[in-house]
Amino acid sequence: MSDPVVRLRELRRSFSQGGVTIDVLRGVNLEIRPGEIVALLGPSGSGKSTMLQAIGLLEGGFSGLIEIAGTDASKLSGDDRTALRRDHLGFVYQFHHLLPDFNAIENVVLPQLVAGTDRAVAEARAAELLSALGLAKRLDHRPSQLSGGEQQRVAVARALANRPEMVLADEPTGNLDEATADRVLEEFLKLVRGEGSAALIATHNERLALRMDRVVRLHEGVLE
Ligand SMILES: Nc1ncnc2c1ncn2[C@@H]1O[C@H](COP(=O)(O)OP(=O)(O)OP(=O)(O)O)[C@@H](O)[C@H]1O
Repeated sequence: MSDPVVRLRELRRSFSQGGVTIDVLRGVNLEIRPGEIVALLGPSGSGKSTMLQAIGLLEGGFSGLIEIAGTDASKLSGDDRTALRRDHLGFVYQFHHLLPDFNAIENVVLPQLVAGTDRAVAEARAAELLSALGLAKRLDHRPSQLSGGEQQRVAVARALANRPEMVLADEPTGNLDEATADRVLEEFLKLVRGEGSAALIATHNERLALRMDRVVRLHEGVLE
């Protein structure tokens, strides 16, 4: 078996609020294999976003092991963490966070330029991804000229642009109506599978979770 893309061992995180400490993650263990698509379920406030932030190396304050593509992130400096994130991870959020002044294709090209990809190669890759998501005729549209589902598709293309081994998605279809959410998730999963990326997708939707390879649940700070 190949090495996991993500390995968590005894991941812990507490927050202090008004003098009270809450232990949100109380020893989370998880391994995700290359290409595996995992649904992360759990009630509101159970710590799904906190867990994704840990794996995404976006926040500090965690204890335990966070290993990305075989590298122990806790041993890295800030710059090296940024490089590890950029080289291996892609992100999709509930709200797309697209750059409002750039059109669809530029939103997918820019992260590739940041990663050092040649512009012509980046443009071809962006056009291919957006076309696979049905947006071939929307390449020059700015986010404000796109529907909510189309905006989220651009965000999916952006997350995959640098060929991440792992996509982290936090309620990626949570702000869409049910029919659109189903369609966007379907396309997202198809594209992720086609690319061979792994994914960890936090969702409240049990029905959509059943379309993934494995379901894990956060309950009282641990995965079950
Ligand atoms: N920066 C913070 N400071 C204090 N408390 C926090 C912070 N971030 C998260 N929390 C608390 O940690 C708990 C878990 O939050 P988190 O957002 O991870 O849950 P979630 O499962 O993603 O919820 P939802 O499904 O509603 O998005 C909540 O009680 C929240 O209030």
